[in-house]
Amino acid sequence: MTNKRHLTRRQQFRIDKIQSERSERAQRKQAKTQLALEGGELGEEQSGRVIAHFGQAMEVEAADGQMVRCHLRANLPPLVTGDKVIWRQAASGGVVVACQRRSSELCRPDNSGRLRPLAANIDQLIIVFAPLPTPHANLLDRYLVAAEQAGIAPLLLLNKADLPEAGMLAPMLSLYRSLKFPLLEVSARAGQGMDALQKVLADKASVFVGQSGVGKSSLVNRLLPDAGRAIGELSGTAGKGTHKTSSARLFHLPSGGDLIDSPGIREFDLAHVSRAAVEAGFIEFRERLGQCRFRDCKHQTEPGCALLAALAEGHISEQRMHSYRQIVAGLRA
Ligand SMILES: Nc1nc2c(ncn2[C@@H]2O[C@H](COP(=O)(O)OP(=O)(O)OP(=O)(O)O)[C@@H](O)[C@H]2O)c(=O)[nH]1
Ligand SMILES: [Zn+2]
Repeated sequence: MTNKRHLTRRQQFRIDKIQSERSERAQRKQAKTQLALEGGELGEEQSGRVIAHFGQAMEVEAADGQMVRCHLRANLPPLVTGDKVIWRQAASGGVVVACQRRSSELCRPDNSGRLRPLAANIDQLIIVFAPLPTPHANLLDRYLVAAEQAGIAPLLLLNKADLPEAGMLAPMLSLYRSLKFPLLEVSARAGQGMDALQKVLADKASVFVGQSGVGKSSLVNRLLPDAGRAIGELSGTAGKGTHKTSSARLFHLPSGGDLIDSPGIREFDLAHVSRAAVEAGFIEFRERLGQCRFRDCKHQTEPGCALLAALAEGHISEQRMHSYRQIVAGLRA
């Protein structure tokens, strides 16, 4: 028995030794590869912003405006467009050595349902809608909840104000105005209201979201006449060009401010959220939450419900209550 245990211990010792040698060899190899990648010597630490990314490689804009193709130091988590980073010059390109805390993130679940960030440090979510295709108030409310959840200020943007059907949206506009959401009316086609839009975009990083066909591309093209050219340049620097369409890119607007844009971001939708987050996203509910008779009130038919009382008194609109119920009914949790 004793013998056997001794043997086992000795065997274990040998196994441990082999494993530790293997792991040391792997670490040395990784350090060597990293050093080779970085070209040995690294320059001073500098601040920068991720303008676009392609897996482990990214385009970083340095403080002086120069664009540097960087790769990510091995121990860092993946970065996204909009990230504020510290990078160092290497023999060829640069190395991102640290990432600053994000002030906000737009996330979307991946195929396995895990939330993945699409872009970071966004100040403003511009929710575009139009008279045609007919807007679904429910969709606007979903975006407003998503903005609230991400801690990003929303701006409602009615495009195609040139269409005669725009008049029919007056009740909807007045509802959102009464809730104190900022709202602008523009026409990308007629160029109407573009000055006011440029003003709210200045000094901020914004993202356009909204239903297909509302005119997001038209708006972006008007604000950024040479965006197509910039995207062309991006695929050139990406080398392989395989990631060029999926990754978001940060554009500097000639009129001031930044726009983070990609087809994926434009179709951004409400990710997995809790009922509490949805409730918090309906700003007119806020002061009434916690005032229902039952703590777990679902605000459906319960007696003593503060939201139902506010609905009856006209302080909460039927349409918003309907939206709320639809959103909550669609939650997976
Ligand atoms: N009348 C009018 N039509 C517009 C305006 N802006 C865009 N459109 C038209 O609306 C249609 C859709 O515009 P897009 O810019 O492709 O819309 P989008 O939101 O980018 O659509 P997706 O790419 O499908 O997400 C096009 O036929 C545009 O010409 C506008 O201000 N007024
Ligand atoms: Zn209630």
